[in-house]
Amino acid sequence: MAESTEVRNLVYLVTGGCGFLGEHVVRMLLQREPRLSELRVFDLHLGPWLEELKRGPVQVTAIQGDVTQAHEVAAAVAGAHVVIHAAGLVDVFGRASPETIHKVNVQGTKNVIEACVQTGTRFLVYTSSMEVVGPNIKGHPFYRGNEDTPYEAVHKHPYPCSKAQAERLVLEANGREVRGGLPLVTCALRPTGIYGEGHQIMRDFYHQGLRLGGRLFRAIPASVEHGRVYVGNVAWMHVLVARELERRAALVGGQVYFCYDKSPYKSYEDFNMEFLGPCGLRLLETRLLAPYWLLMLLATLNALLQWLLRPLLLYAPLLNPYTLAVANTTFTVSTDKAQRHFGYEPLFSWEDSRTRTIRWVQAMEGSAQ
Ligand SMILES: NC(=O)c1ccc[n+]([C@@H]2O[C@H](COP(=O)([O-])OP(=O)(O)OC[C@H]3O[C@@H](n4cnc5c(N)ncnc54)[C@H](O)[C@@H]3O)[C@@H](O)[C@H]2O)c1
Ligand SMILES: C[C@@H](CO)CCC[C@@H](C)[C@H]1CC[C@H]2[C@@H]3[C@H](O)C=C4C[C@@H](O)CC[C@]4(C)[C@H]3CC[C@]12C
Repeated sequence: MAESTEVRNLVYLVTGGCGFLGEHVVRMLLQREPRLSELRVFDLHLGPWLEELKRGPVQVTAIQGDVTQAHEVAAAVAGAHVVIHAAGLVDVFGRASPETIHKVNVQGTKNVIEACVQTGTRFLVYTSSMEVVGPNIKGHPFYRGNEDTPYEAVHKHPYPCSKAQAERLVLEANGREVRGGLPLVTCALRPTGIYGEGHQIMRDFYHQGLRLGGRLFRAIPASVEHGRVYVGNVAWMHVLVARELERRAALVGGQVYFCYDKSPYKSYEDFNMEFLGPCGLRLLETRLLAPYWLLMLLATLNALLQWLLRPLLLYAPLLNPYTLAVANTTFTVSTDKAQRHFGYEPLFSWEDSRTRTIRWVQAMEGSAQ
């Protein structure tokens, strides 16, 4: 915990505070926000690790709740100065129905906004996603673009559609009068693909590799760049922008920021190998054996099987037409907007992010190390 002489008088609420990103935001706030007096952690499922945080100088209040329930959200928001809304249903594998994704991501966000307005909370940071921009359904590349780069953002999948709708609601709410008469100040952060300690998909790839005798098979050409960002830096950007929303309301309010760091531009699979390689996995070159049309056929078969088996069981493999298209389309960002507007610099270097992630994989149950 940070030692500080600053007065502790701020109440923060983190929705989705027990998720992959949410936990890092919660820990980062406790370490790096000296003015924090109370931290409310709101989630559908509370993590047992919260208990250990309750022993520090900041009051940590765990709230088990559902963002789709307006009254639960309003009760949690009341009296908070800042809300970081990171709760969301992250599903590109067909586990949840489109209706459920919409309800959690869009209705849940509406509830958070309305709760701020009704209770007088003025500062709202929304965790959006690069997916609100792309990759689009046409597979157009977005090569090291920034927040102003023109791109045809057309989506069909429920997850990016819901994130785009929710982001729009948050930005439109900027300037609304909250209880007490002052204006609401909002902004949205758009992380690229997040990695780091606690990343479930990295866990899945690692276990898949172990099951295949320490091998993974290349499906995506090495030339396709996929943007990735370390979870600690995403958390840091949330903490920084939340702090600056009041001081720089006119500049930051209503804005979107890509959330990025100095992680190298690589293909999704080559990037994963930065961590899985040192943990004993090898990536085998099979591009000639499995051309794109064959992968798309397999992905389509997976989607068909998912649909056929739905009445009996949930079949939700990593490969489906959507995930293949996302992994196979270059989408990377390069921007200094967050640096210019609120002084963001990554807190963790690439070397540090890599080492931390490798250590986490090595410590995983069933690890080859
Ligand atoms: N993982 C990524 O690569 C990535 C990239 C860009 C943006 N994001 C966004 O970041 C946010 C966090 O994602 P994550 O990767 O940590 O996912 P996650 O699933 O680990 O975390 C989401 C959290 O939200 C909670 N939640 C879900 N439904 C809820 C509900 N109805 N009420 C209350 N809490 C609920 C979950 O219990 C979970 O703890 C999401 O909004 C996601 O869209 C994630
Ligand atoms: C074709 C497979 C062979 O190895 C690889 C499939 C990989 C996919 C499962 C992932 C490739 C890109 C990922 C997405 C991306 O990093 C950004 C995202 C935005 C975020 O808001 C949610 C997660 C995700 C959609 C992420 C999901 C997993 C991939 C599609």
